[in-house]
Amino acid sequence: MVLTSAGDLMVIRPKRLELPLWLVIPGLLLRWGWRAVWWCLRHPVATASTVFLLAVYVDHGWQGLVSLLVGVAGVSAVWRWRHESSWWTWLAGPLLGWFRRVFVYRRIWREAMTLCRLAAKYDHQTVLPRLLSVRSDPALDVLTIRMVRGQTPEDFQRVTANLAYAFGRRHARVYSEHPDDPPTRVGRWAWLLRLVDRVRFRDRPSVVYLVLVRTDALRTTVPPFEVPAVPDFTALPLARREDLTTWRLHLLATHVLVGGATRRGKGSVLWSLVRALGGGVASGLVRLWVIDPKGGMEFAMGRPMFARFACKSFEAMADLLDEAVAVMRERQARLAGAVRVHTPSVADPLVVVVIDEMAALTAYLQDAELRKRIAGSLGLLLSQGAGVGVLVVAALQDPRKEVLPFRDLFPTRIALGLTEASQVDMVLGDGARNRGALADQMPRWAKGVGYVILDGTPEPARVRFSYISDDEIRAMAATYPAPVDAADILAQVGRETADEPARPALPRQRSSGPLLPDALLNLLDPDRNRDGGEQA
Ligand SMILES: Nc1ncnc2c1ncn2[C@@H]1O[C@H](COP(=O)(O)OP(=O)(O)OP(=O)(O)O)[C@@H](O)[C@H]1O
Repeated sequence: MVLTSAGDLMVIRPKRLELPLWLVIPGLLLRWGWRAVWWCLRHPVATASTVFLLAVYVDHGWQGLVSLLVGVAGVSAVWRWRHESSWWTWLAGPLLGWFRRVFVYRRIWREAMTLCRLAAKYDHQTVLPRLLSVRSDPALDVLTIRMVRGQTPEDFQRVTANLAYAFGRRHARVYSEHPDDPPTRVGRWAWLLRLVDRVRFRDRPSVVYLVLVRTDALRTTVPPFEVPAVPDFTALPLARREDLTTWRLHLLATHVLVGGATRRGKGSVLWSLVRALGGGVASGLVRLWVIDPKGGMEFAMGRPMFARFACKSFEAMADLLDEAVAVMRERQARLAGAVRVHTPSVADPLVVVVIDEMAALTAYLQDAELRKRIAGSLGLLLSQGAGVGVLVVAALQDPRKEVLPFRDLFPTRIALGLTEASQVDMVLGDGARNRGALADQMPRWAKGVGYVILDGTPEPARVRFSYISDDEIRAMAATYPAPVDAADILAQVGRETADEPARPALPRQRSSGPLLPDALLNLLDPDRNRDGGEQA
């Protein structure tokens, strides 16, 4: 130990142990060798590929390597041409993911985690979340991250935007569970693939998934989807998702609320829905009852598709809603005891009441009597209509409770661009903005882009609705008009209701005594026990 004096300070430096050179060099070689072996064990695919390429080079020289590469590229091109989705899943996705993990994310991982406040201190050491794997597809990178002990997915969700920008992206989302559903397996090897899926999609509470949007698939306008001849009410194609798949709306037995500031594309959501229902409108499986308080500006063009249409008089709009309630009541009386959820058929079609700018009916209407009447019918439809196939799909700009008192009665919500951060949670539900639905930060180009909550996951997904041009609407109205008797659904209201079933009388016991406690009865009637009191 060496002691030196620096002014008043005493500096104590331990004496350094000096090893001879003949011991240092083999020691270093041993250490590096062990590290190389450990790396090979941890990366068996990369090791095996390198060994294989070396073997080809040793046996066949450069020509062998080039022929091999050309062969692999050819097979890959044919694979992509014949079946692009499996090519992405099994070849391009893992390769690109590996490449981006090594050359993009690992390079700046420590810096990004520290600056996004996700690094923790333990035992005088910095502990970082661990990047386990990266999977890429044409649009997204999905990073699987092991959290530091003591962290929760909310810690990551709070800094979602910071993470996106830290990795040079505009959009990111954090999922606490695997962001994809396990695929449906069919065929001979389905049992084996299902077993593999059970491992791949197992619940991993110590892991979060960070999805970074590499190529924003929603930047370009989405063309209209094919109109299904028979609409599947549990999966209506309305929008494109960030991973280029189609977002499908589950409409059966639900009401839908679309919130969005002015000129953000609420019309495209409603028209995408009308289009998806087109086949059903023409075949009589669906009846569209449309209310357009803007005097027909939005919907008049599609008039032939609508069984009922009210756009000028608020009286007529209130009548339309009252009639929807009458249809609902008739169905309730007829179906009670037979089924619990109505199944649409041509005889008993699905009635979809589409309301553009709902606030005009619930808040801005000056006639207080009429407003009350409308509120009464809407409340009834929203609380009881879904199960009997009378659904409400409504759009509005301002989601405050004063404007729309029955906001909570809409099970399905869609948020397009909004003006204030607080409105996001009002439309999508508490905490949605924290979980990544930044609907108040939508850029100007993002018309028809919105956030939806997917079935089964609390995290919102970003989608862009198809854009239906005026020409497209005219063509649709000509191709899928409602049947001539479409407005006649109310004729059904006179149908007989089921008879009351005969019930056996319940054997009733004679009342054995008063229902109030004795102490209270005595207080009320002090003479109570005087003559007929307890028998000895
Ligand atoms: N899905 C979309 N894709 C591309 N552009 C769109 C989309 N939806 C709307 N737009 C564009 O945005 C403009 C406004 O759309 P739209 O009228 O549907 O908005 P809105 O929210 O219904 O407006 P308002 O509040 O006036 O009812 C349209 O003229 C159209 O050019």
